[in-house]
Parts: sequence; structure tokens; C-alpha cells
Amino acid sequence: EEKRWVMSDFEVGKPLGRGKFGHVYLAREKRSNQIVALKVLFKSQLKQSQVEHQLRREVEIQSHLRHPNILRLYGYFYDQTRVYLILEYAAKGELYKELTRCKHFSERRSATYIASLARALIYLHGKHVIHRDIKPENLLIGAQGELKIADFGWSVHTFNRRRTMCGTLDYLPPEMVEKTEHDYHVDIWSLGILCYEFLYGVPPFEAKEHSETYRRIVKVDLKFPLKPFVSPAAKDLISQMLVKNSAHRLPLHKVLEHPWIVQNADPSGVYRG
Ligand SMILES: CC[C@@H](NC(=O)c1cc2[nH]nc(NC(=O)c3ccc(N4CCN(C)CC4)cc3)c2s1)c1ccccc1
Repeated sequence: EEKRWVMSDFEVGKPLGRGKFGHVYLAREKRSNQIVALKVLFKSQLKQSQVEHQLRREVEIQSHLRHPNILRLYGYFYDQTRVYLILEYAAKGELYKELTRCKHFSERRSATYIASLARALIYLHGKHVIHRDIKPENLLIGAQGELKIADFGWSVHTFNRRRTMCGTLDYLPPEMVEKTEHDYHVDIWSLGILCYEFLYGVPPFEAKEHSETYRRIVKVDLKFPLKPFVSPAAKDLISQMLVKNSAHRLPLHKVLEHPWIVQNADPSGVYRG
């Protein structure tokens, strides 16, 4: 079944966006007329950042995953200078742009997204995969408004450890900031950060200086602003996920049973507005 894809199999359309090491374009696979997203990464940039092994892992992991809230990776190919990933097209675009536009999400929308992500993480952890980079920039919205986890660049199989993070610190749990051992509980922490950011529009430990964010994370200096109004049930869920001791974080199946999720999440996992 491993088909060898080439550039001429596709008709490339408009640029959809950009990320680290490259761009992503709308494309149509000529034989099937299937619309896809073609992610084009530059080998030169991958090499100088020494992330080729990470990309291989991203492809290896994402190509074997099948879940409605995880973006499909259909295949890949490369030429002299670039690597191409053939990805599922998420027709409603990037979640972080939607969050910026709305400032913050309603409790129903937030709970619906958090429930979808919890289900996706249960599936991932069941396959011994930790995503480790759950944040708005890595979330896309499908044609029916469903959430899709994209960009498995930082994901790992639980048996092998690694660290050296770059980018925002905001989403890192204490054990990763303190560079101690970490496991799948890191994704529960990130889900808590995400829930807070959906409801308030900013992550909980945001600060001007990295050093200040670091201090607030390791101290779990969690504060709930008075505005916008957020229900006590939502705050209770967030407080049970943002716990320093990773073993005491609310397990994902308990997240799905939490009253705030039960009362606010749309059972279909799709937010219809
Ligand atoms: C998450 C970053 C990552 N992105 C992917 O892998 C991506 C994979 C993938 N599949 N579908 C996408 N869809 C879009 O990017 C998209 C953007 C805007 C859209 N709209 C504009 C507003 N309009 C009102 C509605 C339609 C629709 C779809 C993306 S991004 C990445 C990483 C490295 C290099 C490039 C891209």
C-alpha cells in the first residue's frame, strides 16, 4: 500500500499558512480529486536545526493514527531540497486565529473542545504516544467545526525520553520546566492550560519575562481573574488538572465525567455556535 508520491500527483493551490521550517498549501490529488493540505518543509532548515529524526518520528506516529480529532497524515515524499507531508485538510483553519478573533470562548464551546481533546489524548496514550505540545497553534478546525490535533513534531513514544524544548514556555508543566522525568501526565497539564486559555483568552502563567513564567509554573501560581465570568465548575476542573504532582492530576477519563464537561460539552464533539 506504500504508494510513492511525487509532486506531479498534485495540483497545488493557495498557501494556507506557515509554521516552523516551511509552509502549507491547499492541494488536490489528481487521480482521486481528494483535497489535501500539502506541508512543504525545507531540508536545509531541518538539517541546521537537527530535527530530521523528529520529523521522521512525526511521520511514523501520525501516519498510524486514526481518530476524528487527530489530523490524518496520508503520506509523504521528498525531492532534492524539500520534504512534503500529505495531510488531511481542516477546512475551518487555525484555532488560535479563531480564539484571537473571539478573545475567549464560551463555556459550551470550551467544554466541547476540551472533551474532544480528552478523547483524542485517551486514544493517543492508549497507543503509548505523548503529544507534549498541545497548544492553540497546533489545533485546527474541521469542516463541521470539530477540533483536530495537528503537528506531532514534539510527540514521542513513551518508552524513549527526550527534552530540549523551544518556543513558548507557557504550556510546559513543572516536571518539564525542571527537566525531571516526565510521562503522559504532561498532556493533562497542557489540557488544563488550554482550558484556562479558551475561557480567559490568555494562558494562566503568562508573564513578560521567561524567568517569571518559569517561576509561576513551578509554583503553580494559578489565579482566576474576575473578568470574564467563569463558572466555579470550570475553575474546579482547571484546578484539578494544574497540579504540580503529575500523579495527582485528574485522569483523562475523569475529565470526561467532570460536571462542567457533562453539563457544557456538546455530546457530538462539534461546536455549532
Ligand atoms: C500547525 C502548524 C502546521 N500546520 C499544518 O500542519 C496544517 C495542516 C492543515 N490541514 N488543513 C489546514 N488548514 C489550514 O491551514 C486552513 C487555514 C485557513 C483556512 N481558512 C481561512 C479563513 N476562512 C474564513 C476559512 C478558511 C482554512 C484552512 C492545515 S494547517 C505547520 C507546521 C509547519 C509548517 C507549516 C504548517
